[in-house]
Amino acid sequence: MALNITTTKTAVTSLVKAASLPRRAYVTFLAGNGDYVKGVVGLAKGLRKVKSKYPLVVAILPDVPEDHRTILVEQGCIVKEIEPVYPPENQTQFAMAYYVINYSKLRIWNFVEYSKMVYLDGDIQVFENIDHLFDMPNGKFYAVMDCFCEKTWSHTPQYKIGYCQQCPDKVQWPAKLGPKPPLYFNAGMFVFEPSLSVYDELLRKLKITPPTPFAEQDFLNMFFREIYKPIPPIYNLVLAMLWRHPENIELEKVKVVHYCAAGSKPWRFTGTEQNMDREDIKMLVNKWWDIYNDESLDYKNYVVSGEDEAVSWQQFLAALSEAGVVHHFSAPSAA
Ligand SMILES: O=c1ccn([C@@H]2O[C@H](COP(=O)(O)OP(=O)(O)O)[C@@H](O)[C@H]2O)c(=O)[nH]1
Ligand SMILES: OC[C@H]1O[C@H](O[C@@H]2[C@@H](O)[C@H](O)[C@@H](O)[C@H](O)[C@@H]2O)[C@H](O)[C@@H](O)[C@H]1O
Ligand SMILES: [Mn+2]
Repeated sequence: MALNITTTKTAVTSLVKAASLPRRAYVTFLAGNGDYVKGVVGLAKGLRKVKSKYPLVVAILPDVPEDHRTILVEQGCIVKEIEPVYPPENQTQFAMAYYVINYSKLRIWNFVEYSKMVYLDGDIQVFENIDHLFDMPNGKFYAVMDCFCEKTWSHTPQYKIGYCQQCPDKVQWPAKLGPKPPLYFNAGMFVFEPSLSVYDELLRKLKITPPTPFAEQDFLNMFFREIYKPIPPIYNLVLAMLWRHPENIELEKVKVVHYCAAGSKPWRFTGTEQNMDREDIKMLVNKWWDIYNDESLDYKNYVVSGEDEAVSWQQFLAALSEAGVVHHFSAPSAA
């Protein structure tokens, strides 16, 4: 049987890659039949553009329509349907009414076929490769600190006294309010290790935890408080930081942008809401559209560039024998 060397090499390349890489993946969450699917397509294309080594898993609720699922598969995503997770019955006023569906994000701890995952909201874009985040030490929960200065925080004591963890010395936390709030992360991006025991503990604790305005974000902050480790804001630029704490941001160094400010979702951007007429916001929205509209980044058009194909002859032979292909190749000629 004449081995078609090119086809075999490509097949073996993926064998070697699959065999040699620990099971890692990016994961996002998609609910509903609305336009967030555009956010996820943009994210899939952005990760491709920065040549990420790892796939994008999309955890979808049952209400995601078939045509949206097809779009995601055609963009090279691994689509996994999950069941919704609801918080206990509550009278809570969520900061945004739809936040109640975000508790379903907790299902990703059940994805134990992966050893480590980076969660990214569907309204996030990755503009520079962040694969190195997977190599951070295990046993911690890595995420970027949030900001308390937007109106969405007006229900909190920190907002009422003008305290924010982004500038803890500007307004001191008064002793009469008790201990300073622990560091609090934005749950739009985090590095975690799927685990059945943690998953069971999350769902068990959720059942006895009264919901709060920031829904699963508050809950995750409570749950992972002991092992939370802040990482720099370049890994999750919460847009409000640009007008609330510009001194903490060097925009040219930002690798990940989170379009979470009111009116900033690129796929429905009108530029009419507060702060949406800023030059930096318009530039970041255009950067998102440049990727979304770039057909060369569509999975069907994407050609893995040469150097990515490089697999050493030894790896090639080892993978062939691992794949059970008996071979009698002479060593390649030096020429
Ligand atoms: O109708 C919706 C609302 C939210 N989401 C998902 O839930 C995440 C969290 O919601 P959102 O990003 O709107 O919250 P924000 O970060 O803006 O507070 C989104 O990024 C999506 O991945 C979704 O798929 N459909
Ligand atoms: O369900 C609660 C959500 O809470 C967070 O969004 C908030 C938070 O970032 C605030 O600090 C901002 O002021 C606000 O605009 C923004 O929407 C997460 O991004 C999102 O993934 C999700 O967990
Ligand atoms: Mn978001």
